[in-house]
Parts: sequence; C-alpha cells; structure tokens
Amino acid sequence: MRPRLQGVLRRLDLRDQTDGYRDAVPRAEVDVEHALAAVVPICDDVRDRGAAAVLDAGERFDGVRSERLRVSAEDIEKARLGLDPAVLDAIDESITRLRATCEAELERTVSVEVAPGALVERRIVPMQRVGLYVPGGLAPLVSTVIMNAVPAQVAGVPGIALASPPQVEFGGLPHPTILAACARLGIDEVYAAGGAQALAMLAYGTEENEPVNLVTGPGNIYVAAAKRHLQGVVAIDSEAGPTEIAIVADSTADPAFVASDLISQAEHDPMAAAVLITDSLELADAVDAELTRQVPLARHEERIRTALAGSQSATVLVRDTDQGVDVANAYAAEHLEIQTADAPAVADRIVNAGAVFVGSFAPVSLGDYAAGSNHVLPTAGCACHSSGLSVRAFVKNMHVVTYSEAALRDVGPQVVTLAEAEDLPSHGAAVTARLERGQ
Ligand SMILES: NC(=O)c1ccc[n+]([C@@H]2O[C@H](COP(=O)([O-])OP(=O)(O)OC[C@H]3O[C@@H](n4cnc5c(N)ncnc54)[C@H](O)[C@@H]3O)[C@@H](O)[C@H]2O)c1
Ligand SMILES: N[C@H](CO)Cc1c[nH]c[nH+]1
Ligand SMILES: [Zn+2]
Repeated sequence: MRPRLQGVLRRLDLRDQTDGYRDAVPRAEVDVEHALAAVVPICDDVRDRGAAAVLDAGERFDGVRSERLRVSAEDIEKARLGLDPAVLDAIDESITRLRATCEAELERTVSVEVAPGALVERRIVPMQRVGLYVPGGLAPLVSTVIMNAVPAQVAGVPGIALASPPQVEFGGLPHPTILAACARLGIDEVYAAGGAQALAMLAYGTEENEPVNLVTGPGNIYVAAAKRHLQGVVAIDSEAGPTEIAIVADSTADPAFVASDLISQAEHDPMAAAVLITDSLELADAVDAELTRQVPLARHEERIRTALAGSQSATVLVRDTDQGVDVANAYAAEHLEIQTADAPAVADRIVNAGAVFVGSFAPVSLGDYAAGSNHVLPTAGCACHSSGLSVRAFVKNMHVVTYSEAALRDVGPQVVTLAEAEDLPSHGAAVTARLERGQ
C-alpha cells in the first residue's frame, strides 16, 4: 500500500499558540529509546562473543556473511584503482574545503603564568585511537568517510579504524567507493561491519580489533541507539541519527527550492524528517504543489513519500517569522535552512540547530558534500546540547601544572587553609612537608 500523500505534508497550525512548542513540533513515532531494545542484545553479544557475533549480526541484518571483518589491503587498493576520476576530483575538493575549516578550528596550547613561577598550561592532545562509522544500508555515504576522517587527521589522531556495512553485491565488502575514499585518505584499518554490531566491535574490541576511545559518525536509528548505549565504554561525538531538515521560510522564498531541499533530505531514510515552518499560507500551498510535481520524478520516490507522510514531517504554520524562530529553536533540527527576507538576521537568532544554512543559495546538499562544513550532526532534538562533528571531538584538553618552590611557598598557606576547611588535613600536609623541608 502506498503511504498517504495528503497535500504531501500534513499541516500543524501553531498560529494561536504562544508556548509549549517543544511538545508541539513533529517527532517520529519510533525514537532512539525504542530502538535500544533491539540494540542492547546485539552489543552484549559482541562484547561476549567477539568477532563471531559481529559476523552473525551482519548475516542477519545485511544479508551477507563477510569472509573476515578486516578488509584486506588488496581489496582497498582494487577499489582505489576502480574509482571514477570525476568522483575522485569531487572527493578531493570536499577534503580540501573541510580541511581548511578544521585547521582553522583546531585549538592551540595555552600557557598562563598565574603568579611568578606558577605555570598552568592547557595542552591539546589528540585521542589515541578512534573508530569512524560510515553508513551503508540504503546509500553508500562516501562523503561521510571524509566528514569523519578529515577532522580526525587534522587533530593528529594516530590510530584510526573505520567500519561500514558489508554489501551483498560486493561479496561482503563495504561499498567500493567507500573503500576508495579510505585509500585516498590513507585509512587502511577498515572493517566490514554495520549497525550496532559495528559500534560494539569498535567500542569493546574483539579478537580481530583493538578497542577505540571514541566512536564518531552517523547512522540510522539503530546506530544512534547503539551510541547512546555504548557511551561511557567509549566517548561519542553526538547521536547523529536519521536525517532531519527544517526550513523557516516566508513569502519571499522560492517554493521550488524549498520543496527540492525537503525532498533531498527525505531521500535518506523513510524515517527522515522534513519540516517547513512558515507564516505564509500561499508558500505552504505552493510548496505542496511543488512536492506533488517533484516527488514522482525522484529516483527514491517511495522512500521520500514515506518520509514526507510520516508523523515526523509537516508544514508548521506560524504567525510570523519571530514565532518561526521560536519554533525552530524548540525543534532543534539537525539542518535548519533560513529562506526569508534578511535571512542572515534571522539566522543570528538561531540557538538550537546542528547546522544553519542561510539564504536561497546554501542548500543542505551543499553542506552534505562540499561546503567546508561537517555533515555529521546531532538529530532528534540533541542539537540543544550536542554539536556537529569537528576537530574538537578528536582532542582532549589536559592541564599541565608546573610550580617552582617559591611559587608553592607563596600559595601554600591557602591550600592548607582550604584542606582544613574540607576536613582533609593530609592534603594540606603534602604541601607543608615541602615548605618545612625548604626552610
Ligand atoms: N545525522 C547525521 O549526521 C547523518 C548523516 C548521514 C546519514 N544519516 C542517516 O544515516 C542513516 C543511514 O542509514 P542506513 O540504514 O542507510 O545505514 P546504516 O549503516 O546506518 O545502517 C545499516 C545497519 O543497520 C542495522 N539494522 C538494520 N535493521 C536493523 C534492525 N531491525 N535491528 C537492528 N539493526 C538493524 C544493520 O546492522 C545494518 O548494517 C540514515 O538514517 C541517514 O538519514 C545521518
Ligand atoms: N544529509 C546527511 C546528514 O544528515 C549527510 C549526507 C551524506 N550524503 C548525503 N547527505
Ligand atoms: Zn544528505
């Protein structure tokens, strides 16, 4: 049965509402919390049985049993040689732009002399070993290799492992374009593993692979749930689950652009969310007409129809752009486009979004591939507390404290006083012992 195509997007009228937007905005019926029930036993099985459990889960969910988890150097090289030169050029452009952003964003070591001879340095150190996840269920997301790997490399991470689902048509290997992108970036530790089992493999380690300190990358609802479950065993970047696009648009927006951008992200997953927030009934009608025209022309029409007809997608009617901004901030979309008069001023008022795309000529698709921004972004409202992937995810801050004897003598009495106030006199004694020795 075909999913409902009622005016393409259902309408939610919030024009009379003045608060409570967080509960009113569209959300998927199945969320990360629900998916945990499927994911926890998979992760536990990988923790307990190692590589065999990863291969079993691959057979069950990806329909193919890989010969082995680690992809051989020969298979990576074969994929590199088979890559279309035009795709290679596009990969290189994407790498160059993202690298420029990452290099500028990398924080430097800061040294502060808080008193004479009293030095506190904030040293930036890279994570030592990270696991990058690249989706491959519905589409081989070669661009996600770039979005994960470039910030890790700019941060100086010495150990990088990457996992992507085994593909039936490639004999249980990840998609060859993904392998070719790995070759281009010099990543040689690649595993044919997808979903929760891949993340558990990276987090716990198996007889085939060493565990990592951090797992990054996007994926479907099961990948997002696995990240929530494994957080603590490893660090994660954010819960970057099924794609979302919200567009704040007024009567000045071009309905054909708005519709094509909604469709572009609905193309990812039947669970993808596409939300138009507008104060213009005329625009809402015109976007529906454009969706009706454009959706049947799309290659992944069924997936798009399902996403647009789902409870997670809607047109939200608002009184004016000010209310639109409030609704957008309450929704905290992964991607937020602003297609209004004076879009930069409206964008300045956005505080919750994974990434913001300003004006008619910055579609989300640009950011997906080659804007120089990162496309691994928090979903399901997590943009209220989490950030998109960047070099910052791949480094730690470490304070390094160096005091001379005179500098310790200077502040020592205060340390002793505070230690006494906390009823921890041995703390104070560790300082007094030094001060008495030097007298
Ligand atoms: N937020 C972001 O930054 C971002 C970026 C790119 C893509 N995405 C999202 O990534 C997702 C890619 O999804 P995908 O499915 O194509 O690839 P995927 O690689 O994320 O997921 C495929 C894996 O899902 C697992 N799986 C499938 N059905 C399962 C089930 N019933 N129970 C347990 N595990 C199951 C399988 O192990 C399979 O290997 C899309 O939702 C897309 O919107 C998000
Ligand atoms: N829109 C996705 C982020 O949600 C990223 C992507 C990769 N390829 C195409 N799009
Ligand atoms: Zn996309």
